[in-house]
Amino acid sequence: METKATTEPTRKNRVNHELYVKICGLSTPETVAAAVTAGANAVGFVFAPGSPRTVGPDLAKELIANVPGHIETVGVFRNQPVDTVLELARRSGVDTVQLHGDESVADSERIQAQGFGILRALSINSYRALDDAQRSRWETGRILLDAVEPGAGVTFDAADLVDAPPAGTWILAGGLNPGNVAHLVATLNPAGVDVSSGVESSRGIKDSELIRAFITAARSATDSTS
Ligand SMILES: O=C(O)c1ccccc1N[C@@H]1O[C@H](COP(=O)(O)O)[C@@H](O)[C@H]1O
Repeated sequence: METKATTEPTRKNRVNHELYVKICGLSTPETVAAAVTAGANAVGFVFAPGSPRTVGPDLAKELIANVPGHIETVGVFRNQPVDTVLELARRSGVDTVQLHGDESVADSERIQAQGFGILRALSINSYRALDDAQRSRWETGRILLDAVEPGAGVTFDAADLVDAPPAGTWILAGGLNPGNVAHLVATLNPAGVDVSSGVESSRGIKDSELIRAFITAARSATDSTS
């Protein structure tokens, strides 16, 4: 499948459900406000170290203070000890923990037991390598399918997901942008989409116009009235 297509969906292939849209890697009040006012369902803050988007829990807490309660706030983690994840999640006040590394089901259950939602991110390669038992375990919750290198703005070949999509609620990520999201939503029919690089003017710098354009384009592929 050509994942970089820019074709607009026709009415016929619009998705008939409300699409969940998450804008990730936010670090300024202006871009959080842009995501909120443009209709994002979730905003994400990267706590994984080593990213140009990494924020501390105090900044995230300040940003979250201006996010309306109906919008999900998500902390993004990758291969950090569970105690660290819990401390950062508590201090920042996020609703949900997005796990991007090799965290186990037991890790995930421990975090959930402390009252946080879980968004299990899997690279498309890890997802394809799961055995049936592992796949059904993760698919009981929400999963996010991503390219191999998270946050790098790279797409992946998703052709096999057209006929064999994940069984449960799944979110598409990896190289999405205002030019390709509508086509990919119409083709793959995920429950939601998540973007970081595709709404940046340069690496790590979010752009409010691109955030608005992304949300408008993503929603153009859905038609909850039909
Ligand atoms: O954004 C990051 O820097 C990041 C770091 C570590 C783990 C995940 C990260 N981001 C996640 O990557 C995907 C897709 O990003 P992109 O749109 O391809 O840049 C998204 O789920 C982010 O939450």
